[in-house]
Amino acid sequence: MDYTRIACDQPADGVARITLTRADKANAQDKAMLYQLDHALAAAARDDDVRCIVLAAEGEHFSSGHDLRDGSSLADFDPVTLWAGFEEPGQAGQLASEHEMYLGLCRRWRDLPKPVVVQVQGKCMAGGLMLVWPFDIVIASEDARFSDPTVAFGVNGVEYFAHVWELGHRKARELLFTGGEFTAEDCRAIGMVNHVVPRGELEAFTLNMAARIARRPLIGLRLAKLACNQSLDVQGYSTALQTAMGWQHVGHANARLVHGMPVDPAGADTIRREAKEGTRE
Ligand SMILES: C/C=C/C(=O)SCCNC(=O)CCNC(=O)[C@H](O)C(C)(C)COP(=O)(O)OP(=O)(O)OC[C@H]1O[C@@H](n2cnc3c(N)ncnc32)[C@H](O)[C@@H]1OP(=O)(O)O
Repeated sequence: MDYTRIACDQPADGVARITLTRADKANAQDKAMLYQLDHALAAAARDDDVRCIVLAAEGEHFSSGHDLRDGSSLADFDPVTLWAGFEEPGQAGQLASEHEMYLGLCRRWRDLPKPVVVQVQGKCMAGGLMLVWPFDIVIASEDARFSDPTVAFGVNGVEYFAHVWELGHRKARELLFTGGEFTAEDCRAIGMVNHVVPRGELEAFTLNMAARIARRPLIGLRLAKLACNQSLDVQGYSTALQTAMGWQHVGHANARLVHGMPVDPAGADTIRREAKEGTRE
């Protein structure tokens, strides 16, 4: 696969790094980016010399979420799930598409049999959280800002609805209801972020941790990751996310009925304005 949205390197022994390279679009995630990322993650998972993976992003912002101008067709990409019917009318096609490219990809990434460390700077908005929460360790720079403002679109939140698990239910409600931003330090204090470092130290700190992890035996890392994931699953993590995806599509279907499109069109302006103002009480 030719990579146009990501770059890959091996900055330390046993470490594969994947970097989002769409800084000119605030690393908005179009389908090309998602499937290139999936391809690179799968390659790193299969590479016997890799024991830890780093996900990074070039530019000012980690990711502004889904690309709101993506005109590409899912038919041009290889599905990772058995869902089909992406072009079906009504809500069916959109449900199939989003089950495939959001929930399906994120579940696959969460199950990667190697640790993934994510480094986050600047804005990490809505779909941006999809590139953080399925993974294992999060290092944020002091300027990182996390938000899910998508209630403005008339939906419950981003498709990978891990908010309650990641933030605790009170702070999850606050993030969703206000559409505001949580700082890196806010997120560290509630356990969503492992470490907060100055922007200039983000890359080195992340790499140092990844290299440290990569010196440990892969079988132990793999089993520890499985045990962590399954500890969440027995508490209902995966089922809760699946259920929330259903509510998300009630929101999309409602917007279709009310506005003739799958989201409230006023939402995009609200989100952009509030993000620039940095809304936070
Ligand atoms: C369930 C839904 C889930 C979702 O994820 S929906 C997406 C939610 N996210 C948004 O709505 C983000 C909207 N974008 C913004 O608020 C701002 O951007 C930022 C705060 C992220 C960055 O602001 P600044 O640093 O001033 O950059 P800039 O000039 O606004 O953006 C740079 C270029 O990036 C494009 N861009 C930014 N975000 C997106 C996006 N999400 N989808 C498509 N394009 C995006 C812009 O348009 C522009 O491009 P050009 O220079 O060609 O005008």
